[in-house]
Amino acid sequence: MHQDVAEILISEEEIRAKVKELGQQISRDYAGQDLLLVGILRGAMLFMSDLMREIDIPLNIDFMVVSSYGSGTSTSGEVRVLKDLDRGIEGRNVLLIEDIVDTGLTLNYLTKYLANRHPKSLKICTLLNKPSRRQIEVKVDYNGFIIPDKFVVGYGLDYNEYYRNLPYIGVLKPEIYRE
Ligand SMILES: O=P(O)(O)OC[C@H]1O[C@H](OP(=O)(O)OP(=O)(O)O)[C@H](O)[C@@H]1O
Ligand code: HPA
Ligand SMILES: [Mg+2]
Repeated sequence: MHQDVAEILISEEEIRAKVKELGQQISRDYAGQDLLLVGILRGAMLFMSDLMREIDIPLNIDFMVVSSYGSGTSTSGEVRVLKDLDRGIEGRNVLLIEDIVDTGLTLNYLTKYLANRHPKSLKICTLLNKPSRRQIEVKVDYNGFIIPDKFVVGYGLDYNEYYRNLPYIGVLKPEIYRE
């Protein structure tokens, strides 16, 4: 275990099993339909790449780069779109792939932002969900794990841009961040 991590909240094996289950569920739900996965970078990169390999129906992918946390452990409250989609989504079934829904500000902003482009459907798949921290309601359609109000890192999630490469979800030791 990394020295800055207090505890492993979700192991590699648990992540793998859950990603497989979500992939099967999505494959069933979208069978015979058009599907566009939209990965919300940077956090969702590992989840997206593992999840898409567990989906066995035809699909397209696209990415957005969005940032609101900067270098700390609390949201700036301002969602910045650093990279938008490359293609239009009008009439398409769009599934947003996120690593975590925390305050809900990012996904609340993004669903409004993308709904303007008139997709046929717009749903949300997140690996992690911290409902106790919600500031604004977000309807999550596919949910991996409900987690407690702790700042987590690994499997794509960062603190100050580090720890994204840890293969598990860990709770960062509070002495690493002082806020
Ligand atoms: O529900 P919220 O409180 O809005 O938090 C969730 C968002 O925050 C993180 O992104 P961040 O802004 O840290 O960018 P990153 O993906 O590059 O780490 C995370 O990847 C989600 O996109
Ligand atoms: O717990 C978290 N860890 C890392 N990034 C985050 N962005 C929102 N919540 C978190
Ligand atoms: Mg971040």
